[in-house]
Amino acid sequence: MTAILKFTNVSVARGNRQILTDINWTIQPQQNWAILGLNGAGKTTLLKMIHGDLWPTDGQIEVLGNKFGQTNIPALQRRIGWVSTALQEQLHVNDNVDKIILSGKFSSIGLYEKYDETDLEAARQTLRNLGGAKLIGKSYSILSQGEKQLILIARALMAKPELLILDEPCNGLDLFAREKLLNQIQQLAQRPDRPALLMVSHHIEEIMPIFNRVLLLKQGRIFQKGERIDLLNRAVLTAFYQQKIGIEVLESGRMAVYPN
Ligand SMILES: Nc1ncnc2c1ncn2[C@@H]1O[C@H](COP(=O)(O)OP(=O)(O)OP(=O)(O)O)[C@@H](O)[C@H]1O
Repeated sequence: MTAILKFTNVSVARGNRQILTDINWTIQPQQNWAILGLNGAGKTTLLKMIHGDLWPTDGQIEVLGNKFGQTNIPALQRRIGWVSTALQEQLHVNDNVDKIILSGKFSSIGLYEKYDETDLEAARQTLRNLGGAKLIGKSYSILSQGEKQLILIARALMAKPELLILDEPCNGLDLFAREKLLNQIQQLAQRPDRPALLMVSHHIEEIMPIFNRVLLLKQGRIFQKGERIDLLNRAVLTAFYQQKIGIEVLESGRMAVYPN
């Protein structure tokens, strides 16, 4: 089976600054990855490369079977969903959510393409499938942060992506909104037509068991990568953060983590 993503000896430098060094990483189908790293570790740079927005200084990148340098990047980008709070600022916020979700089908910010009622109904159904039926027809501008994130996920799903990047999806959410969104992501991960998920988070407690692989990024290098169970433990995280970490495994399989 074709790998979702393959990085071979990938490095990025800007001026004399080495941002990422020697990244070797493969995402296989059926894997969902979480990336953890402190501020400035290089997570955003890594995501931008996956999306073809940024080119490596060294190494090879292959995404969804396409080798960078031999592929049409805009066509590839249509196969990758991207959810981030940065995207929220680019949307036409006075549109209603049905239209914003539909714009994802065309990988555009506004609705410039022709669409009809069937298209709009498909957008609404995508939102219903995510548990957001009560948001249908509302203006995006009045939604809470958690509701906006759900709309962005629905929007990304409209293009039926094979890879969905969730860049700090719980950013700015209160405890309850966060749990609701995580639950919706969990349900998405259990659907047969689901995309591979790649989530960046600063919070280990957000890494649900559906994220069966973890990449620990530190100062532009992979500190460790592999099975969630092998990495999210006291010994590895204490070495990663260079700070004593206490961990409690919750019934859900998620973890509560605190400095110890
Ligand atoms: N174009 C650039 N020129 C020089 N330095 C850059 C450039 N882009 C990023 N950097 C630096 O590279 C490092 C990694 O940045 P990046 O945004 O990838 O980190 P991050 O892990 O996403 O951080 P955060 O969690 O704070 O968002 C940072 O120190 C940043 O200042």
